[in-house]
Amino acid sequence: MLQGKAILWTPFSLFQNGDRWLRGAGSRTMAFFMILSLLLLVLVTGNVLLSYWKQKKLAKLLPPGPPPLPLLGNLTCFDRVSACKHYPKLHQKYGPVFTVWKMTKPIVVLCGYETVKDALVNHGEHFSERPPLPTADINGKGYALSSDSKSWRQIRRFMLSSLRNYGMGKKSMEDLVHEQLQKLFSAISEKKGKDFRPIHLLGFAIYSTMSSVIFGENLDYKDPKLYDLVTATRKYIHSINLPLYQICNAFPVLLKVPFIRNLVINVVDDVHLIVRTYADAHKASIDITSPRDLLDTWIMKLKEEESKPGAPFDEKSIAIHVGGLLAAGTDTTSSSLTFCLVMMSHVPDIQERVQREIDEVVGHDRVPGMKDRPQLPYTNAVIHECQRTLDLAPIALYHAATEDIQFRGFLIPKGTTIIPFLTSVLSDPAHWKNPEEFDPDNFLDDEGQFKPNPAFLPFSAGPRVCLGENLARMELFLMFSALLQKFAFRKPAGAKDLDLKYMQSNKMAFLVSSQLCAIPRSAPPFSA
Ligand code: HEM
Repeated sequence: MLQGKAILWTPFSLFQNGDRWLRGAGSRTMAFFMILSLLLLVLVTGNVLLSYWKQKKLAKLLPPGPPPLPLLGNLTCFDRVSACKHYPKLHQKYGPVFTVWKMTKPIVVLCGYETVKDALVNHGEHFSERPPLPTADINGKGYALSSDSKSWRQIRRFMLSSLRNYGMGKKSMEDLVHEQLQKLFSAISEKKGKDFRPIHLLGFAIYSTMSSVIFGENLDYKDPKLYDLVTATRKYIHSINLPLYQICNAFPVLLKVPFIRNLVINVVDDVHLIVRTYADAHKASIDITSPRDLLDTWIMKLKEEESKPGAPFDEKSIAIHVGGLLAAGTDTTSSSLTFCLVMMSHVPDIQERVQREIDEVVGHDRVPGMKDRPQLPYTNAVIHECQRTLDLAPIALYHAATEDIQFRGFLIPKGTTIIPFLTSVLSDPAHWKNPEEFDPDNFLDDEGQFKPNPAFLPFSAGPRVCLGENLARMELFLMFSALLQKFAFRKPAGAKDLDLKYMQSNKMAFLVSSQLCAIPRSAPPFSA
């Protein structure tokens, strides 16, 4: 009798003889689906409970932090915009090492110069991994320089040496930036003192520089190839923030659905296709005794390594890593340069002081070169202060622990995602006189000489420090000083005063919408 009662309400009861429902093929199919649904429900609930249990267990070991919602985590704590909003308060409440949860995955956030330096430099090896990114791993190779630590190191070393040897003795990186400047001067002059959006022209200049370095092609601003390169690379850069990508990275199982998989692949495919097309043309015309650009050095490396089993250099890796270099090295620098000029338009006194220094040291007959930098301490301090104020990469790129590590009294398990909160370093009150204000004195000593500050880490630090730091700093110095030598930058008539707090929480919108008016400076208006 007891058994009979149970039979009434369990799906298995549907198989019982004598039940009229169960006669016929239709009811058998229905029973099958009901069992399947029940199994799925058990599986999902089991998984959910297991994740919850793991989350609770792990939370006891990890640094403190805001209590996560079961399974959902701290919903607004891991992307760039919410990080800037919430982390300063969490830093105050929980101290310089705290944990936030992206669903059931913990993310350890590091704040302040001492902590970030301790992790990325003193414990650099333990924090040098990158967490997996399923949308990028879809093609089997991850994103640029994401690979496991051995191949990442090999690729990074190789990329650094190819960038350093750029031009192989023919044309230096500095010559190349000077070449770009001529195009930029004419493009700005064509604006004839009318307001324009600097992000576009400066973007063309930086993309064209990268195209020369990587593909050996100095593209004209009106060349459709430059337009395609910019569009494809930006599509690639922004893909990471697309809801589709976020959802697929949280639930990688979705990438098994062919339709979704294709959507994800299509976004990065354009930039990979451009790289592959250039690579094919390079292969047909390469002279191994005289490499022309970074792509030639990749192709030569590929040939050299193809017989070595497990070497990270193969056909696929060219598109991924070179595409990644384009993404990492273009909008970062052009946004920084845009901010430098827009900032100058809001602080005319500082702009004039920079121009006076350039006029005195360089004059007007030649553009400034790298050799002038030590004699231009104020200009150098202003560029540094612009980068500090802009704080372009507030949470850098995600790091991950390479092994279980004891850090500042907490156990951080292998694989845990780590965020170095660079904003807290660039505004650490222990290291900056006026962290909230734009003040070039942050980089000047009492004699007005340039004074480096160890907490200046817009490029991060340690083994994963920005690979293009030297190139970016060179581009910023050469372009900023030459542009200020040639033009005076004014904000458009009626433009509001710059609100740094607003700018910091709406960086991209601010940079894209900012306008400038450039007035040619034919002769130095200040006497030396
Ligand atoms: C002002 C311009 C730039 C800024 C502010 C910047 C900032 C950064 C930051 C914060 C990181 C993350 C470091 C970390 O994970 O701790 C990074 C990584 C990287 N950057 Fe830059 N970057 C700039 C320009 C460039 C340029 C010009 C290139 C290439 C020529 C480049 C290539 C890379 C690469 C390849 C990585 C990944 C390094 C690795 O994982 O080993 N960046 N950058």
